[in-house]
Amino acid sequence: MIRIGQGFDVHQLVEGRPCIIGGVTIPYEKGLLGHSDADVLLHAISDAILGALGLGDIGKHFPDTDEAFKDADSLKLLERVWELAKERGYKLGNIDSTIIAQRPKMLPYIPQMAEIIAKALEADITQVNVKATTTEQLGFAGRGEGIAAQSAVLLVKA
Ligand SMILES: Nc1ccn([C@@H]2O[C@H](COP(=O)(O)O)[C@@H](O)[C@H]2O)c(=O)n1
Ligand SMILES: C[C@@]1(CO)OP(=O)(O)OP(=O)(O)OC[C@H]1O
Repeated sequence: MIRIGQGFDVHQLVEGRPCIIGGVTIPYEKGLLGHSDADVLLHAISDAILGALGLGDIGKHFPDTDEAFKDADSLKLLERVWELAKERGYKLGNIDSTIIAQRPKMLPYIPQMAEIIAKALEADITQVNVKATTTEQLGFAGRGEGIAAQSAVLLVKA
């Protein structure tokens, strides 16, 4: 059995916050605003996995009204989502994601992101692809007001 899921998330870029994307803290003048650490890529991946499982989204599992998730480490949330997949007998087929950001430049950090994601999903690095694109200065991402991420995931049950 195979199941497909997709996820999309956006967080605002503001001063005074760390810029954590794909579990990597990227040196940048601004960071992502959220109830958690606002790791937009890990949120999109978590949503894609939950979607494949037919289990809703991260807001349902980890409400932003719950103090327990204030400044939460999104890698820990992804690990909890992955437990739900494992409990149901799924392994990762592959995952493909895109970060949509005018700046900062993601390319130097992508290998480390892929390594972190593969480890959390108990998969090989070859099963995880992360890409980045600008929006050619168009829209909220292009103006540097926020960063978006989207992800597609395939889960496989033997
Ligand atoms: N924040 C970003 C955006 C893009 N990249 C890399 O640059 C390439 C060209 O981007 P375009 O939007 O002009 O297509 C893209 O393919 C990425 O490799 C990046 O590292 N960080
Ligand atoms: C992760 C959670 C929970 O801390 O909060 P945020 O960091 O605000 O992220 P978002 O993608 O808006 O929604 C999921 C949330 O419930």
